[in-house]
Amino acid sequence: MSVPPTPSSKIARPVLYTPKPRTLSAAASFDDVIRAPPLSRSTNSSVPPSTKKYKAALTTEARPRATSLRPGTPKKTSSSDGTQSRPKTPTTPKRGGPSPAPTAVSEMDVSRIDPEDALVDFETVEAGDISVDLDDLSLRTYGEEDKVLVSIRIKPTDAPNAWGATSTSIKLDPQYGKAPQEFHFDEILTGSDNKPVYTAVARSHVCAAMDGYNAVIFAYGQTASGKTFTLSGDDDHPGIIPRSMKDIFAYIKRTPTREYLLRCSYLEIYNEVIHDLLASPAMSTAQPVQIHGAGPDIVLTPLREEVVTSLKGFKEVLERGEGNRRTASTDWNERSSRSHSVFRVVIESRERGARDEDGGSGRQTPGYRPPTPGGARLQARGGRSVQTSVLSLIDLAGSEKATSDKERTREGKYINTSLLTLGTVIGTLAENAAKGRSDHVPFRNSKLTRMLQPSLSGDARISVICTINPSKDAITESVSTLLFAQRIKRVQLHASKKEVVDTAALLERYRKEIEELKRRLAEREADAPSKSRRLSAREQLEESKAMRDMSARIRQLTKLILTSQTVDETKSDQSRPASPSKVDFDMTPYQLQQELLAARRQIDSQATQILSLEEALLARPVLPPDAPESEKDKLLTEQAKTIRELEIVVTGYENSLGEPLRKVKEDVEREWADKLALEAKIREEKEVWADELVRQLEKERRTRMRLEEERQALASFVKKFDALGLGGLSLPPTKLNPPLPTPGGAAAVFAERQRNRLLAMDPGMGALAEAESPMRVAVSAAEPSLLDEPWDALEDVSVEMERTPRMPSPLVRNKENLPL
Ligand SMILES: Nc1ncnc2c1ncn2[C@@H]1O[C@H](COP(=O)(O)OP(=O)(O)OP(=O)(O)O)[C@@H](O)[C@H]1O
Repeated sequence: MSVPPTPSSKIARPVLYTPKPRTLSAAASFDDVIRAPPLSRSTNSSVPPSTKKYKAALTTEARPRATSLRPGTPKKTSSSDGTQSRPKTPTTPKRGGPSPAPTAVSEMDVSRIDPEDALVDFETVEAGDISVDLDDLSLRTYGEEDKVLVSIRIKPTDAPNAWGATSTSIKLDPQYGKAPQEFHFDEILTGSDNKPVYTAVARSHVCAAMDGYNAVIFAYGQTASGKTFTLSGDDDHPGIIPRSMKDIFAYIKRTPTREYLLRCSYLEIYNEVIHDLLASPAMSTAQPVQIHGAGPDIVLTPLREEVVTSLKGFKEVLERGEGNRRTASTDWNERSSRSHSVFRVVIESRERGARDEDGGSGRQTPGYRPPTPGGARLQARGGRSVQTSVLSLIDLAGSEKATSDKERTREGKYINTSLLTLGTVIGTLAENAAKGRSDHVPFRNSKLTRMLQPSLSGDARISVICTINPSKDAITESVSTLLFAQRIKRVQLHASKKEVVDTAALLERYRKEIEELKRRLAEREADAPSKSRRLSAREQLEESKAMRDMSARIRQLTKLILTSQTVDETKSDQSRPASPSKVDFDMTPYQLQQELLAARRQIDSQATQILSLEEALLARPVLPPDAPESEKDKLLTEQAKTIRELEIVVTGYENSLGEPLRKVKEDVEREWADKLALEAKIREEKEVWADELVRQLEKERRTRMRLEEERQALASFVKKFDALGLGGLSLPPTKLNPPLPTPGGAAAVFAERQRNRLLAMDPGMGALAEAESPMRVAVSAAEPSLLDEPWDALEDVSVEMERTPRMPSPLVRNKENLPL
């Protein structure tokens, strides 16, 4: 099985790995493993250590090192009334500080071994490593759904249960308030048994991962609701992770046609920094894991990967990682996960058979091979492709309320923020899926979502288990969890298998097949004349059909070879035209004729194809809504570049034109500001004056109306008075008894009185008034009295009168020159 190392491999491989033959006796039975101490995490010193140890013998993965005692799962302290007492909050175990976890470097680090030596197949899987109940149903059902599998797990509680549930629905008991609605999910699970939980929510996804699909299983929920219990479990109830490992080996055992390379990594996201839980704490702190790449091609480096070949190997890796995890006692959970943890298994597989062809290990390039980050370690060979998939098992940190502890508060802030981002990302994905939109999804807002981007974008089969605490004190948190679960259910998936093909080997295989077919065809053609005499008409038809099929297959293979050559040549030299078709002159005329016909048909169909492609190209949107993330990222990068260029242009414009123009504008504005103010002031004054004018006119109109009424009353009175001939009476005037009109009428009396007043002021004025007054009064029949004239015919002098009250009124005099 082992191949002598070449000189180059000696240089490249610092630590030579020599696989040890494994015997059944050395294997750990599943019970041994399951009964082993829990996948314990760093805990506070108050937790009593477990005395249990693994009974399993060391496998190749188990390094010779001192096995430290692992603490067991602490039990909650309960008070006499059954309520959980809140233990004092200890500090988070510091990385690099004393840790019970072993930190020795594993020899199974994938960068140190030759993957060809660590292949697992149905022959090498040990009986104790497999689950017995992996059935055909689990193997078949995983591929049928393009939706996220969403399940709810209700933690058992002694307190009154606020929720009523069936196997697929859950509803808040009306006596505890009004929940938004009844929620429906794929599975609602209760109780403490982890086996049915695994079967319902995880098994099909583990099988999908083994068959080449990326698969993600994650637990989401409020703190202390049972996420870690569901994923890791405890001594008596092994969780999804240990059970998955058993199914992986069971799957391999059931698949004799393939061989597998299994490698795991384990990381945590703590306060938005990614730590490699398999590296030494010092190394992990000094060199946090970085996320590289975009869209579906995300690579995490530096991230240690360990190759495993047995269940014991998995357990060892898990144990080491768990030992480095950050947990702490909080107000709600004695051993709360303070980080999101991701356990990843990369599964590479290819068809078996390489050993036979290569006469041994199947190794093409023995020894160490520099790995492509994130790429396959196995080599495709002999035309067989390598399938690579990743199974990610994620234990999210629990969302939580504020706590009194400062350190916990800081952690809680990061935890809640990243969970919020996860919720937003899932909400947007669900909206996009529901409404056929392609809105921007903020994957980059947290490490967790960035890392999950390829999976959440639909690249993986996803199963989410949301854990809730059914107590009435946690209704708000439970509703929030259920709403999250409901959103993620709407996310659309379109996972597909990914394969790496060894093109050269494939072409070689095609060539061999063509040779073989040609040989058989030639034999049949040579026999044809003699055969046709012996065979019945029907047999002749069948014979001819078989020969046609052979020719068709030869054509198909030739086309495949030509296509791949064309692709290769195009790749190596973009400007070179495609290689012309090669004609094999060893062919019989019949075959050549067939080839010619096929070639014509191909040319016709290609012409049609070119036309339709050209049309599609013209009609194509800039970026289709279902474009892969890589395309979107590419477009974003291009647009960012364009924006940068535009910014440069804008800056140049700003410097050379924008600034001077702005200065001119400011000067002009300043100059015109005073003028504008003055104009505005004048306009304002005019408006005030106009208002005043309107007011005065109105006043004058009212005065004139009153005067007109008085005038008319006076005129009728005077007429009546004159008609009575009472003007001659001379009674002493009083207010009640006004002076009677003198001979000549009241007008004469009035003129007399006016004259007397002027004379009293200035003796000369009486004559002047009589001589120069412009007043004209008409009292004769031909010249009607002013009192008889219609008011409208008079000139409007009211404003003038108002403004210059001291000016003499424009009175009109009669013939006697008496003012009225
Ligand atoms: N279904 C269950 N049956 C029995 N015990 C359970 C169940 N779910 C949880 N528990 C117990 O409840 C406690 C808290 O569970 P766990 O640590 O799994 O919560 P968590 O959601 O992971 O919390 P955190 O987010 O704080 O890490 C543990 O002691 C666990 O054993």
